[in-house]
Amino acid sequence: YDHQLPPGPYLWQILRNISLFINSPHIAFNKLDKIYGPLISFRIGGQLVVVASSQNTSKEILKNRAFSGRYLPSAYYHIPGSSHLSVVSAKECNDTWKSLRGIGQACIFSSKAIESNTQIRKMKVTQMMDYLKTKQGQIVNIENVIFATVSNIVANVLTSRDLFGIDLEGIADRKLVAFMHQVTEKASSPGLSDLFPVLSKIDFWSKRSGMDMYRLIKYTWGDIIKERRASNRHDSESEQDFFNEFLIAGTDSTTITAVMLMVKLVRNQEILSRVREEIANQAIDGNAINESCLSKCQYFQACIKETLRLHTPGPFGIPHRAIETCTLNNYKIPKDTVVLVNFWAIHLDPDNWEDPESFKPDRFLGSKVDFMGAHFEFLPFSAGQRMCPGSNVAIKNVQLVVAYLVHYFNWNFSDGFNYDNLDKMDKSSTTFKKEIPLCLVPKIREQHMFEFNVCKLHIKNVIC
Ligand code: HEM
Repeated sequence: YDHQLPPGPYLWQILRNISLFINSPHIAFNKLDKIYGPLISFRIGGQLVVVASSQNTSKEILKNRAFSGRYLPSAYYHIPGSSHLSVVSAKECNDTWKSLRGIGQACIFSSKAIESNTQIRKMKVTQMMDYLKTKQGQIVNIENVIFATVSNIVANVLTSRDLFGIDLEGIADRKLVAFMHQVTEKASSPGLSDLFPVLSKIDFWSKRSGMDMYRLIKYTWGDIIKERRASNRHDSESEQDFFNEFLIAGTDSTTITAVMLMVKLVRNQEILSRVREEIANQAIDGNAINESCLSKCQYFQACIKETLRLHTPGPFGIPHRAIETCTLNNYKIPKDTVVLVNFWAIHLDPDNWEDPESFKPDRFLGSKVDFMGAHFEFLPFSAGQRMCPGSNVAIKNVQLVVAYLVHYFNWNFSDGFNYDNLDKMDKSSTTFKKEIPLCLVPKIREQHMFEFNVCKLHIKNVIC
């Protein structure tokens, strides 16, 4: 079909700029779009890849069932159980995938499940506040605190237990974080058979890598899974094995969003004051904040959306695959083509957004554009059948954690901290990470001194 494929670079053109493709593929592909247009194709070894980078092409892809397959490096499929116990890696949207998503919907993603987990979020945010209260005037790696808090929220929803200490300082905590990153890293590194599918039988590297991941997962989650099986709290085997998948899919991306929002707020006092004022106006008696009052904070919601637009945690989401040969914009796309959508480029496209590089939450005020997959110029959670099922959970967590951080504390940079590159993002496997961690010095805001100091327990009641 080659003459019917979308245009694109030769392999040598990619190799010439290989470091850009490895370190910042979203930027590299965006440069190619300027030459070849919003739909490009190229081959790496024997694997055909198509990349879309406009609102219209992404719509054609994400709404088409033919592109709803999943592509992950073959190492992932060598993990025992990955073919029938995983939502993320399911190669097609078949009955097993549907029933796994259904279980996820019932225990964590639906509005009812989110509502029933309100107490867990409240408890974990209270613990975060208790910890920060003891750290006044000291440098805190706020990224670690947010990561531990959102991980523990998801972990408690699924297993009724914490995974991390609040500051990630313990040796076991650091090991666990390293394991989680190792698994994501391995799950996104292509092996021989990914580049040359005919060599799958002799791709021992992918097999070994799959088994390594399996051992890592068993080592990391083994006790937790055993505990859950023993407790019989959840009786389905697949439900139990969802745990690590949801945790890996949900915690990094939620943390990055909350941290980037904090970066935007602490660096922009005007926006921060507006957010604080709005939260205080909605708060009960000007003090107590809860989720229902936060959902009325339109400007704060707009700040979250603007953060997701500018700092989409997954610039390409998770790769899709053509499950059959089909037509796309008059091109013929063969079965098993890897299909990527460059969400990052779409979010910065001047045809979609005025002054796209600037952080301007007001652009979302009075606008109908949201992240539920109906507006193809804004796709932080993607759209269509494979759209992220965790969007509402993620938003609830980001909103709650950041609201408490800014409502109760002032945040200063430590002396000598170089924050010029603070919103610089680094590419790490499937999600962006910040290049330097966000370290800040908390100080309880004067208007809340009383709640914290005079009555130690009062803060627990304030978080209602
Ligand atoms: C700000 C936070 C988050 C962002 C930006 C995000 C974004 C995404 C994106 C772009 C995809 C790929 C969609 C596609 O293939 O078209 C995805 C998939 C997925 N996400 Fe999220 N996500 C977030 C949080 C979460 C959370 C909190 C959970 C679970 C607790 C979660 C669970 C999943 C799962 C299970 C999938 C795979 C869906 C499937 O293949 O059918 N995500 N997410």
